[in-house]
Amino acid sequence: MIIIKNLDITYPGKRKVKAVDNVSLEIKKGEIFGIIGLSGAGKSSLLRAINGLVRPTSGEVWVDGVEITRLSSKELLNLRQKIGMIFQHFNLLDSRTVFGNVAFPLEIGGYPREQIKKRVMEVLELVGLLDKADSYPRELSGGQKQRVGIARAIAANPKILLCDEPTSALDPQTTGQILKLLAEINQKLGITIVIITHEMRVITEICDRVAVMDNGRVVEEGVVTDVFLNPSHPITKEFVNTVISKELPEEVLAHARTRRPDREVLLLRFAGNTANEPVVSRIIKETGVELSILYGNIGHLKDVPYGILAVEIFGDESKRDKVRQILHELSVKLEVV
Ligand SMILES: Nc1ncnc2c1ncn2[C@@H]1O[C@H](COP(=O)(O)OP(=O)(O)OP(=O)(O)O)[C@@H](O)[C@H]1O
Repeated sequence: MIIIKNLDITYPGKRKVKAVDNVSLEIKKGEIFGIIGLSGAGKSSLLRAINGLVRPTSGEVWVDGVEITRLSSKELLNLRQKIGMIFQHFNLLDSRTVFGNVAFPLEIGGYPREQIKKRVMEVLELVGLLDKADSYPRELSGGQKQRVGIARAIAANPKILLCDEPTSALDPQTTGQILKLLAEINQKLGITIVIITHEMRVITEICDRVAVMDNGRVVEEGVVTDVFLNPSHPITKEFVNTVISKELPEEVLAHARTRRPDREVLLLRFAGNTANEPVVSRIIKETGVELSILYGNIGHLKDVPYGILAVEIFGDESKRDKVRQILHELSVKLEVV
């Protein structure tokens, strides 16, 4: 659906900035593709190259079989009918009602009046805002404004929806609702969605695949769980840590430092289905060690459980060896703290 080949974007000026540095990506039809990175990583520049809002310095961008960097301005305008976009700060027209905002791209596209009315009502229903058709943006909450933004972006039946930090200005609860709406739109309408963000939650809750950007480059890319369960680049590791810290609290570390010959503190790392296994009860039953849980932090990456558990086990050396063996069988990664 979208193919990006060896893309470079350098902004001219006294101090040239290479915002995108040799990026190649392939985004498949119907998927939700996330691009995550810190501020300044080059995400917006890359996203805007997909609808021609930013012209690359070199490289190619193919959308639905068309190489867009070669299109004339007029051809680009036509292409943008196929590509909707939503923004962090919604970018609504204050002087127009909700209806007027959503109708805007259809008016520009030259649709007949009756068809515009029908379509606007359809998409307002889809985003749950039928009752706000006559309200003005200033009368809406942030979440409602973003719903209008989404309705406007999908009004002309685009094949692709580009999302520029769509939840950064929203509270956590509203973020969840907007992400759910985007996932619904992707499912119901089959629209390919590309989202840029610095929030892990956006990626783990709705994206199928992810690219991690740092300093203009894509440093890791793949299926969300593959990338985040086995992060290799420091930036990716940092993002994973924002969901589930791999660090143990100081009091647990201090406790582990007070060594005794008959016990040890183990740090178990869970990823995937092992987190659902009755690990602790199996250890106690099969080895006869006494076990106390010192700390636990289990979360989810997409729907895969992931996390750490610090336990203290009391028992002789042979029993503790048996514990290690069981954990090995269950593919639980282990560290002695
Ligand atoms: N129009 C421009 N002119 C000059 N430099 C720019 C322009 N737009 C972006 N840059 C620079 O390019 C680099 C990448 O910016 P970009 O906005 O693409 O990154 P980002 O990851 O989206 O960051 P943010 O979330 O802060 O917008 C930054 O150093 C930025 O200052």
